[in-house]
Amino acid sequence: MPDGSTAGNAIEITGLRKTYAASGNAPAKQALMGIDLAIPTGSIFGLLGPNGAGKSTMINILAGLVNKTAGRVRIWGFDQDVNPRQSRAAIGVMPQELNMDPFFTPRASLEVQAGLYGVPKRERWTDELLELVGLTEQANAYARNLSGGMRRRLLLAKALVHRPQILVLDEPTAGVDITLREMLWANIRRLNEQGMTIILTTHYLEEAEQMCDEIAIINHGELIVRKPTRELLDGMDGKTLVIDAGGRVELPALPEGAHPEWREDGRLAITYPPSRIRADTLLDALRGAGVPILDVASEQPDLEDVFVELTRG
Ligand SMILES: Nc1ncnc2c1ncn2[C@@H]1O[C@H](COP(=O)(O)OP(=O)(O)OP(=O)(O)O)[C@@H](O)[C@H]1O
Repeated sequence: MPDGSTAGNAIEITGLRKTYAASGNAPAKQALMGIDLAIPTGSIFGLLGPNGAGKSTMINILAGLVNKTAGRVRIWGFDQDVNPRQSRAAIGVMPQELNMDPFFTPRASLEVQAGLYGVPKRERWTDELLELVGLTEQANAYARNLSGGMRRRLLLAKALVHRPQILVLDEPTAGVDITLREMLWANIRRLNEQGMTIILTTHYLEEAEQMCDEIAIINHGELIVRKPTRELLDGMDGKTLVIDAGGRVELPALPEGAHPEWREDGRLAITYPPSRIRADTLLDALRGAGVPILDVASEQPDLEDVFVELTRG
């Protein structure tokens, strides 16, 4: 297997731009405005952004489904424009939409897909794939009789027929129940442990936080941050002390930068920057003013907070 990956990156994107041409009344739309991004081999990489940020455009360019306007894309070391065949072979994409031919069985779908990718019969792994995504029993059922969850698992299997080094998942768990979601995540983790680089978009920030080693956030077609997930969370200089004072009481003046707020459950939440204010300074100020402290909890910012902070406006 030729390994064209360079400098430990499964994907290297430089100066990527996409402008959708005007059509009818709709003006031209700049969906990507010059993105530079390298995705390390072996990572689970989260691509996040609000609706319309340009995530699908980027994924579709990687998949070879949308033509870029400018820039360079290297997949597994192969320049998309110079070696389109090799770069396409290195990547598998699980799309968002569930369109599929209603008269194909899962087995037939996988065989057709393998044919499209030119996978010789002896190298196909249809049965293993069906097993992997839990569709062995439905292998010969018509697709129209499959549930939404089963269709989604079939799409995952289809993305894997040519054993790509890189797997791209566009909202893989949107609208699926918790059991299926966990099964999909378990599959994805297993593939990653076997060496596959995973890129995913998701609206479930909690999942991105749990699953992804690194995260990039795009907004209005621009990359606004790209960091290891841990660093992204640690970089938020905001913590919250949640205090049960036995009910609402008068509060003393607190150090500048600390923001007290009464929650609906009657507890006091004080948000503060830990780089400048220590928790015990806050507690001393409260105690000194006779505020009872029946219970204290500390809350860390989560990815949701980071996301809101970075994409505001
Ligand atoms: N085929 C198209 N023609 C014209 N404009 C398009 C086309 N596809 C997407 N756009 C526009 O490009 C911008 C980026 O869209 P894109 O689908 O890439 O965003 P997204 O981040 O994937 O959003 P979502 O989370 O809603 O899927 C949007 O303003 C969208 O309206």
